Amino acid sequence: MPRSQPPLISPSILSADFSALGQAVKDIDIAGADMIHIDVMDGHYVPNLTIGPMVVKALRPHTTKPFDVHLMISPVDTLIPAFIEAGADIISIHPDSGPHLHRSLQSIKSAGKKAGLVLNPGTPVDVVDPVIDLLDLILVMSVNPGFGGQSFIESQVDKIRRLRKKIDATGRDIILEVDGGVNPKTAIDCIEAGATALVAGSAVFNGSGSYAENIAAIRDANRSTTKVA
Ligand SMILES: O=C(CO)[C@@H](O)[C@H](O)COP(=O)(O)O
Ligand SMILES: [Fe+2]
Repeated sequence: MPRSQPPLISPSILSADFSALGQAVKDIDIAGADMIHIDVMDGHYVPNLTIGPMVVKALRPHTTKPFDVHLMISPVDTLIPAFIEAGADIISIHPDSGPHLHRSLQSIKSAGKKAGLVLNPGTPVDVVDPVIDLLDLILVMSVNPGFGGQSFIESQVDKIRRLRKKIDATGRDIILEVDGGVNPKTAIDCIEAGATALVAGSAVFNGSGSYAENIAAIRDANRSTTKVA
């Protein structure tokens, strides 16, 4: 069942022009982004190296939209405070990126920030159970983490559905976000399965329309009007 509210759209700046990231953040803000997705990779947890807290801090004055920071770094604990200090609003971590998941999430919450847990395509849904009371967001990876521009892994749609049920059972408004290969076509299944936020890098920055049109096409994706050919 599609939900009554449209999903939040969180463009990933991994697909932006890295020589002009500040301008990219301003542009997607004006184009209607609800959040700014920042992919932090360490060349260790994932085979790619991107940006650190200094860049996040430099981008902070360019928008008032929430920074949705996806940490693909291990060990994660020692760097969480630096991203909080840099201006992150939501910090999402992978369950296998540190020795004590509950403690890591507590450190985010105790700083007054929103905490997210990321499930890779190979991560079972039950990983959320022992920590769901600490979660403001659950992020379903619909590609293996590390790179933008990969193809959406369809088997993750069932995982979104199963997480939707778990979230509904809590009675809390936990954001259910999907990340990887999201475009106006794949967004339809995500929305129908119960996603409430969608990350999109390539589809926003390299899509056929303006940033505003590309964001709107994902947000408004539905089976009757979106071209799926
Ligand atoms: O976390 C990641 C990749 O590890 C993502 O946030 C990607 O950056 C999304 O890019 P597209 O798949 O939308 O191009
Ligand atoms: Fe991401």
